[in-house]
Amino acid sequence: MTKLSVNINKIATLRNARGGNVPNVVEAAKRIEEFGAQGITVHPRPDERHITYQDVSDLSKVVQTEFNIEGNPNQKFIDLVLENKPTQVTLVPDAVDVLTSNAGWNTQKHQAFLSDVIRVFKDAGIRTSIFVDPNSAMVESAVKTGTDRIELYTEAYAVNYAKNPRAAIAAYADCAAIGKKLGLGINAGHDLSLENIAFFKQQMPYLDEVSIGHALIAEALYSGLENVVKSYLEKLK
Ligand SMILES: CC(=O)[C@@H](O)[C@H](O)COP(=O)(O)O
Ligand SMILES: NCC(=O)COP(=O)(O)O
Repeated sequence: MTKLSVNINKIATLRNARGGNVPNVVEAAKRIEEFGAQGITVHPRPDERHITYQDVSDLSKVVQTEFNIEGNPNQKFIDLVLENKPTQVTLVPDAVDVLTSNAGWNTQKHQAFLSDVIRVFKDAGIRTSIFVDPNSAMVESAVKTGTDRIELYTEAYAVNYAKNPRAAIAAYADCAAIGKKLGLGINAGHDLSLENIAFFKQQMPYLDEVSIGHALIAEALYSGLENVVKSYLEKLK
């Protein structure tokens, strides 16, 4: 079975547009869990443009399923994760000013650094995952860091799926098989959507978890609009 971890960054983006607490990310996380999702993902960024450090603390007290915190492991992030003890930490090599995550780790170049950070988290009982491009050499070196899992960065799959789904999935299926053989758990995420997720799942030989946010929250708006517009019209009769 592949677990669905819902990334709620975009709910915080909407909240932050007005200040205040609408929509409430804690309430949203509770409902997402009630609806059956097996995890909640957040990616607090240094500028706190969506999920804040306070959100992470609030969520860590209420999330009943798997809580996954993503981010670039600077000291502030490491402290945040250790204080909140999520089920999983996903290490992502984002520059401070990126619009969104745009690359996986070079697990050869940063092997010593990743090994040190992973040891700190594993000593605290937190499962680790490293965000990597679908590149077999990067997967093979990821194992040497001691990480429990990798998260395959799926933007390239999402972009190429429309043109040629089989070509788009090939490197991901290969990397999942290599990672599994080497003892890694396999996660995936970024730009997965209702349009491309079924083929991804069918074609991946192993897939422990997907984390999905941007498309899922947009799709939730489309799915919910009919109900809400009708509710307003009813009140305005
Ligand atoms: C790690 C990753 O793949 C990202 O998709 C991320 O978690 C999304 O971050 P933003 O919501 O800031 O774009
Ligand atoms: N790790 C990927 C994630 O959490 C969600 O990415 P996206 O669906 O917002 O692109």
